[in-house]
Parts: sequence; C-alpha cells; structure tokens
Amino acid sequence: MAENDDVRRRCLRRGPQTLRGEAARRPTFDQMLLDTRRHDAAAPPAEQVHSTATDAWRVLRIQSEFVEGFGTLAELGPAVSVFGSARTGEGTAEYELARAVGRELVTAGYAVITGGGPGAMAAANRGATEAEGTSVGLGIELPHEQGMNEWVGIGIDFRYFFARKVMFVKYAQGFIVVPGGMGTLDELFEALTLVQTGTVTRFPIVLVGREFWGPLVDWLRDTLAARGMISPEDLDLVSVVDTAQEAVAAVRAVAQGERA
Ligand SMILES: C/C(=C\CNc1ncnc2c1ncn2[C@@H]1O[C@H](COP(=O)(O)O)[C@@H](O)[C@H]1O)CO
Repeated sequence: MAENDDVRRRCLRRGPQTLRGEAARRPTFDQMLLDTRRHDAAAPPAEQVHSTATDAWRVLRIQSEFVEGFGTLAELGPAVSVFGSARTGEGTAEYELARAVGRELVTAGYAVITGGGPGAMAAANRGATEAEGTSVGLGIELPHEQGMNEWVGIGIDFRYFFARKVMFVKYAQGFIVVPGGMGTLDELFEALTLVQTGTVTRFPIVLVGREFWGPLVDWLRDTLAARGMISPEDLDLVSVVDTAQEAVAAVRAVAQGERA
C-alpha cells in the first residue's frame, strides 16, 4: 500500500509532460542518452539499431536546450551560481547559511543562479527573492523529480545535465558552494577543472563552511599536491570562508581585481 502511494505520488516532468504513477517510471532523457546498457541491452537487435539512429536526432533536442538557455539568460547581468545539498532541511544552520548567501549576493548586486531544486538551492533562491533580487533556477529532469522550488523567479528546466552545466558557468562571475553531497562535488570539481585548465579565468570558487570543507582541502593539499597530482598553486583556486558575507566579499575581490 505504502509502495503504491509512493508510485502514485511520484512525479516526473519530461519536457512539456508531467508524468505520475507508473508513467513516471519511464526513463529520463539523460538516462536514455547515457544509460544505454539499461535501456538498450535488453532490446532485440533491431531496436538497438533504432535506438542508435535516434541518438542523432537527440542532437536537435540538445541544441534546443542551449538555444533556450542562452536566450533566457543572455541579459541576466552579473550573477553568481550557488551550489549545495538538495537535502538540506529548512530551519537548519546550513539552510540559513545558503539563504544568507542568496541575500548577500543580491545586496552586492548579483543575480543568484541555483539548480532550482530543494534544500540549499531553495534556501539561496529564497534569500535572493527576499532581498528582492533576481532568483534563477536551472532545473534538471531527474528520475524522482521534486520540481522547481517556489523561490525561483526565472526558471528553465533542462533534460541534459551537460547543457545545464554550461549555463551555470557561462552566466556566472563565480561559484559559491555551501555543504553538499555528490552533485555539489561534481559541480565544484567541474569548475575547478575549468579554471585549472585556463578554460575560464578569474573565476572565484568559494567554499563556505570551514568545518565541512576543511578535510577536503586538507586532502587536496596532503594527498593530491603532495603526490604531484595537482600543482601547489592549484590550491589557490579555491577560497574557504565561514560566512555568507565573507563568501560574497571573496567573489567581489576577484571582480574588483578584474576591473583594476
Ligand atoms: C534528491 C532530492 C532532490 C533532487 N533534486 C534536484 N533538483 C535540482 N538539482 C539537483 C537536485 N539534486 C541534485 N541537484 C544538483 O546537484 C547539487 C546538489 O546535489 P547534492 O548531491 O544534494 O549535493 C545541486 O547544486 C544541483 O545542481 C531530494 O532529496
């Protein structure tokens, strides 16, 4: 019974479609593109050929995500992307930290971009909205979709993670990262790699919460740098602070350096 309720409540947004119940068990577009062992291996050979052919047509859908993203965000003005856990609970210290980051960014003249989901993303969007600033959510279609949080003012739903990731970097002057899990680390390390390789320059990456991020930074220094996997100066690509005010000041310092 509980499982039936869970199936009935499950909601999947797939492009213009909203799917509930059994229909929401269908794979997402990202799964169909990437998880080919799951979706194609069981199919008879003829269908596998058909599936391979449809990959070419997916290019048009992918292209439309870039067109939509570029079109919506081109005139956003200065913005900062904020990342953090989808699981951060309302009322927790980490929720309030993300909310303060959203608020402080708006006060400093930045729009706030998040993944549009729950937890720390909603908190940052909430802070931005409460400070009467621009609050952007770049949502992603997931197997257990939760929908865009209520604090998003400008929302775009993506089907493909990689198209969405381009928007986080292209339209932001920097990243502020509050405590999070796999998704947050993925976004953090993608940005670090882009800066390390010179693909983007003068792009501040600020980790908020010394107690949370300290062990990761220790590992970067004591293991990666110590074993020559990164250069010692790569450690300077990331700043670690404790408060929302310090995080925004770190972003501004880079922006002011750029103007000087
Ligand atoms: C897991 C839950 C909801 C998932 N909904 C998400 N919506 C939008 N963006 C998401 C979602 N989950 C992860 N992300 C992206 O990754 C980062 C957070 O991942 P983490 O593993 O929680 O750190 C975040 O910045 C998003 O861009 C409800 O429990």
